[in-house]
Amino acid sequence: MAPTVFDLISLSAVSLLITLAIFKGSKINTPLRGPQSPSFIFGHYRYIQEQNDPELVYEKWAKKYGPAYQVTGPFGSKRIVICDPKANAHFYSRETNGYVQTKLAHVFIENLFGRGVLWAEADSHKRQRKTLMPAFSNAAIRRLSTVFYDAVYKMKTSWDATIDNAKAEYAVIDVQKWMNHVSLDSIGIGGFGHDFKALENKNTSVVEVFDSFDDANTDFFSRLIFFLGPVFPTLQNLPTKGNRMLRQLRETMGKIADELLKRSRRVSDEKEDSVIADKSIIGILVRSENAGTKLEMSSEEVLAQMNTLLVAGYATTSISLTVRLLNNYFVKFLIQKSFFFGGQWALIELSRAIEKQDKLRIEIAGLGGTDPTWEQLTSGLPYLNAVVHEVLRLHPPVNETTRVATEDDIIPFTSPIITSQGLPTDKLFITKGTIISSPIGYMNTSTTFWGPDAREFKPERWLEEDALCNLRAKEIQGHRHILTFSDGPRTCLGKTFALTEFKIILAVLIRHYLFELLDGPNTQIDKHPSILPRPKMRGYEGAVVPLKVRRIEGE
Ligand code: HEM
Repeated sequence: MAPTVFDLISLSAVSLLITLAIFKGSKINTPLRGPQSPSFIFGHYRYIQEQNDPELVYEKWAKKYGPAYQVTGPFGSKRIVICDPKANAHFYSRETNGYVQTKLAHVFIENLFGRGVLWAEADSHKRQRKTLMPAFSNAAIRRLSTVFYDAVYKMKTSWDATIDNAKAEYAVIDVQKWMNHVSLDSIGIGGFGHDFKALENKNTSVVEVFDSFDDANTDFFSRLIFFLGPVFPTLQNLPTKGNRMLRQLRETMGKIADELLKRSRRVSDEKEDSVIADKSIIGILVRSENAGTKLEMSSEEVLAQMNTLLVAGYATTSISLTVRLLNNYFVKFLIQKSFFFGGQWALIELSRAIEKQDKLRIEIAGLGGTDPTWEQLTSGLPYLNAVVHEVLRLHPPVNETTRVATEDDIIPFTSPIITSQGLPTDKLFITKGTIISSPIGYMNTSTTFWGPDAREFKPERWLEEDALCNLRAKEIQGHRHILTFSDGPRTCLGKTFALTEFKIILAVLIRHYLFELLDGPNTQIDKHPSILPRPKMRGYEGAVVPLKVRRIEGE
């Protein structure tokens, strides 16, 4: 006899009760399998850092141990990696309440940036986000698109002069440096109505500090001190290069934020320049500061948001500033240079695949020799959209989210997990205090979800909606089934800002220039050991990405 609905409900209820009785009663995590720790001191931390392609390691582990497994951190600490769409959706939906920044990460963010949105959890986070939200609305970003066009055309003027001076068909240009500077000027003007003039090679202190990160060929000890300094402030007195940079960065950020805040308040009070106040992110912040009751932010919070956005903005088209805990001891602060990170990866990928670069150029030329309008950027250029999403899928600047559980929880899974005792289960019992990691890079590039060509740069996959429907990737929640912008209550606030800037800069550059790798498609790209491992051309000093840049005839 076929089971009735009542039978099925009863069975599910009984199995849930058993699960609760087994795991909740005993107050232990579901015991999981996982790789042997290669070192008591470092756990898997160093091993993962040393891999050229950490995503492959996660893929190997997921294949061997299933969708949840345990890895070790320094001194025997543990964290659980969840590689299942349903489990990730559950995890992200409980961000800021059920799962929060670890204590060390929290202290680190507070000491470096203050009590802004990235620091806040639960109700305070909700309130700060609600206040910031209007500054990142589609309408607000649409108004900022002229800022991005101005920045990229300023860059174009310099590039044209460089090509003219080269007296050759092309010039060799370090696109990494230029992407940094275009990002800084964009966030400066779009965020605060402040022109850093990085594109004019003005060496303001903020440019110097950020540029110095790329030269920071610091040793392991120095980096360790750098990352732990904000948590154990006495370490910041040690005379390491990282510490000097950190001090300089904090002073510079504080001064700029202070100055900008004063200026914007003056502008706002006197209504001298409503454009700055209305358009820029700081304008919204100042308004919220003066707002009185409901959405009021303290001055301290306003400064903290500015610090956060400033770093993020330079560091990218934004702030993609995250903290990831590699276990209870190791906080790694990632100043994510998201846009330029994405921007330079876009140019590298398109230089490796000239036919895809041409395809993009043809689409842009179809606009009839003009730059894309807002409508075209948002829905009229499918291949541009596909290239941008493919770059963000393959090269997420933040490749992992790590949080600690604030209470006991049961994480549901789509695929079964086999516990270390050999028992199958589709739920993971988590006790308060457990560290959980969402491996963004793995979820974005695993063959399990994206098919056999998962690791190839193939923008076309975004044009074949039907093909995507047949893949498990469609189960992944998050912007277009990738976790690059995270998900849930802490999902990236600057996503539209970042996508708009990314598309504008790429569209203008591809319309006017042809990009090629110095030694053809097989040019080797290595990792540069900076704050974040970043691409660099093999054989060159530092994090440089020199490309051959040729002008497109008639443009
Ligand atoms: C390609 C570009 C970007 C990527 C990939 C990116 C990615 C992310 C990710 C993964 C997070 C979550 C961080 C965490 O959980 O620790 C985040 C948060 C955030 N991002 Fe971005 N981001 C980008 C650009 C931007 C830009 C341009 C802005 C602003 C101008 C921005 C503003 C923020 C803010 C304010 C948060 C904190 C949100 C919160 O805590 O509620 N991001 N971003």
